[in-house]
Formats: sequence, structure tokens, C-alpha cells
Amino acid sequence: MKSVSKTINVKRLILYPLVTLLTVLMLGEYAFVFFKKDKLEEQKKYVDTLTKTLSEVIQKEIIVVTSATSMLETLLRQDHFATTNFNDWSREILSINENVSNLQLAPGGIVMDIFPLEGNEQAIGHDLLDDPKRSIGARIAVDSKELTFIGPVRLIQNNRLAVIARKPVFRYKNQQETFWGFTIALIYVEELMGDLLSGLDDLGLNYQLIGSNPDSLTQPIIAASIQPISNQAMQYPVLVPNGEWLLSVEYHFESLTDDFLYHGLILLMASLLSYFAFIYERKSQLQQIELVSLNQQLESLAYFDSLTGLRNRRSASDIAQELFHLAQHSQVPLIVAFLDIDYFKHVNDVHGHQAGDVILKALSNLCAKSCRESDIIARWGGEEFIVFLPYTDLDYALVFCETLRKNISMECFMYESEKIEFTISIGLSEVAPADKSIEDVIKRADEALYLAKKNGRNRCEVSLG
Ligand SMILES: Nc1nc2c(ncn2[C@@H]2O[C@H](COP(=O)(O)OP(=O)(O)OP(=O)(O)O)[C@@H](O)[C@H]2O)c(=O)[nH]1
Repeated sequence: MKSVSKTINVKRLILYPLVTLLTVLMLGEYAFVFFKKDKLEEQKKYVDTLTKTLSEVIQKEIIVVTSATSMLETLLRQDHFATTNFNDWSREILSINENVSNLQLAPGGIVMDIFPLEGNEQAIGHDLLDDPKRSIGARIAVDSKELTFIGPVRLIQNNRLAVIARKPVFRYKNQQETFWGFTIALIYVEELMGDLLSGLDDLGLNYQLIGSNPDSLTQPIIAASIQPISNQAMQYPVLVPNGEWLLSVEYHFESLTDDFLYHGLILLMASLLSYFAFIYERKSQLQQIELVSLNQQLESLAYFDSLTGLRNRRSASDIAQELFHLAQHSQVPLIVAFLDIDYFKHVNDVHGHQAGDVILKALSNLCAKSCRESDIIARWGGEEFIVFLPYTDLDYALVFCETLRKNISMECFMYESEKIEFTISIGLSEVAPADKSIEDVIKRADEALYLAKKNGRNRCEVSLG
């Protein structure tokens, strides 16, 4: 049978919660890495699509702005380069190009007409080909004969940031192509980007749109989020007439707080589960210990008498059976002595049942003390006791029983300061070759005991049969 420990197994008590803690932490980490990777992939795809779409939208806006310069040129040519109707043209063009902030005419490179003029008066007379801040871009447009798009630039008239489309206009005079000047469309950066990019902040995205300005060597930032962009950002070019802008978008770096929170939660969960594992393991160990102890109690009840602690009849019979076989087959002598308290009913009646119990216990102790280790003493029932004395002949057994009887008769037992005196009668028998079982021997001892009682009690009688 597997032996079961009666004490707490500290090793298991530590190991199980520890394994639970580590398992939950590992699973938590695995889930963290797995979902984080998944989330990052998803975000990447989303940002990629968003950036591409945004770059296309910005590009369309630019086309609208640039088309305004072409419209202006067409109307100018229709009027044979007379600029008197500029305001009417502009009003018309702006009504269909809502995003264009203002239109300008710069014959010979000098700004002469602006619509709307209000707030832009300072720009009148601005010589684009002469101003070192503007001349490079303006010259490129003239030399390439192509529309140039620059920006952002800070306007001299109102210090606002704007992107500018400049279309160089040429006319034939005397069969020679000569530079007439610029048709200009301008859009304020905040108006261009206002709705488009500002919403990105709310979506938790960082962004940056870099423009191109031939007049400055630096890369001018058209719009950017408060948080700077990293080099991991998704980038898409925005094609403008004379180059390209660059739009970069990325998610805010995930705040570490989220990660800390997640890890904190996992740690908390792991600790809780390992605590439960500890409680569960402790409880099941305690239950096991309790079970073992209960089993032992049951076992003890099955074999021992609860009042005296001596073997009970069943347990003694089993052993007696073996002793009998030993006596029969190996000629090891065996004596059975039957003990019975005389007039025990009287003791109970006079001193009470509890006093009777005390007497039974005291007698048991006395007998147990007097017996050898090899002797088997048991409570046979009620006030009857039996002793199996192996390796003993009848003479020695009789001496032993007589001594015990005399000792008990001289003993004065106390119960609640009351003296109780009593005697015992003993019947002895010896295993005989004709005996078929231990019961035969016990029966003869019982008969001898009956004789002892009959002959006056407080005496030992030997069965002669
Ligand atoms: N206190 C107590 N009394 C018990 C116990 N078992 C049996 N008895 C009592 O033992 C007494 C036995 O009585 P009897 O069989 O008449 O025998 P006796 O009075 O001893 O008389 P004799 O044996 O003839 O000398 C009864 O009163 C039982 O109640 C027990 O466990 N405790």
C-alpha cells in the first residue's frame, strides 16, 4: 500500500504555486507578443492605406490649385493680355475652386493684381525675379517654361504660410516667344491641410508633410503633428508639378503605460492563480492528512477497544488463531486465561457506570503491565478479559494468574475520592492435541471460569478437560 504522509509536503506546497505562476506568466507573455505582433501588422496596413489615400487627396488638391493658374492664363489670353477684368475672372475661378485662397497676376515677374486684395496689399509690386527669397523658384519656372509649385513659403504681405503655384506665361510678339509674366494661385497651408491632416492627431497618428521650395535649401515642413515622426513612419510621395512632397504617417509610439498595465495585470493574475494553487494544494494536503488520521482512527476502532485501549475480541481472535496453529504444528505451548470481574454489577450499582468504566480501564492497565510482550491481552466483552500466553506451561500461567488475582484483590482503586475494591476470577485452559480450533480452548477456559465463580469467586480454576 502506498504510504501517505501525515505532514504538509512543503516541496509540493511551493512547487505547485510556482509552476502556476510561471505558466501564467509565460502564457501571458506569449499572448502579449502574439497579439502585439498582430496589432502592429494591422496598424501598419491601416496606416499604409491611409497614407496612400491622403497623398492622393493632397495631390488632387494641388491639381485643383494648379488648374486655377491655367484658367487665369486662358482668360488672360482671351483678353489679349489686358488685365482690367482680373477681378471678375478671379471671382469666377475662386467660386469653382474653393480651396484656392487667392489669385495673382505678375506681369514681368512683378505682382500687380491680387484677388482678393484685402490683406494682401503689401504684396503689390513684389518683384519675384528680383527678390532673393523667391528668384530661384521664379527663374526655374521661366527657364523651364513649366508651372512650379513651391511651398510652404511665408508670405511677405501677411506672414502666413502658403503653397504657391506659379505658371510662367509666354506670348508671341513679332514671331518671338517672350515671357509675359506669371499667373499665380495661392493656398494657405492651414486651409489646404486643415481638415485633411488635423484629424490624424485624434486618430492617434503622427504625421509630417514635407514640401519643396527651390528658394530654400532646407526641406520645408508644410504640416506636422505635435509629436515628431520617427524613421519607421509610412511614407508616400505627393507628386507636384516640379517635384514631389513627402507625406509620412505613423501611429503614436504606444505609451509604455499600456504595456506596464498589461504586464501588471498578468502579474496580478499569475499571483492570484498561484495563491489559489497554494490554497488548493494546502487544503487538499490537509484533507489528505485528515483522511489518513480518520483512517487510522477507524483502523484503531476496528482492532482496539475504545474504552480500555486493549485489543478487541475480533483482533485478538485473529492472533489467537495463529498462535493456536503454531501450538498445534510446532508444539509451542499456549495457555488461555479468561478473566472476569466479580460482582461488577454491584460496582456499577453502588458507584455508578462511570466508576465502572474507570475500574475497567484500571484493570486493563494492570493486566497489560503484568503481561509479557509476547502475551496477547484483549477485552472479550463487558467485564470479561482474555489473555493468550504463548511459550508458557500451565504451572507458570497459574502462578502468573494467581499473582495478578492477588494483586487486584489487594489493590484499592479510587474514584472521586471513593475507595472501590473488587476481585477477579480466572479460568485457565491449555491447548490439547485433540483441540480442533482455538474456540475449543477458549470454551474450556470459560468453563474453568464458571467453576471459579461457582466455587466462590476471587480464585483461579484450571480446566482439566
Ligand atoms: N461500567 C461498565 N459496566 C459494564 C460494561 N460492560 C458491562 N458492564 C456491566 O457489567 C455487569 C456484569 O454483570 P453480571 O453479568 O451480572 O456479572 P457480575 O455482576 O459481575 O457478577 P458475576 O460475574 O457473576 O460475578 C453488568 O452490570 C453490565 O452492565 C462497561 O463497559 N462499563
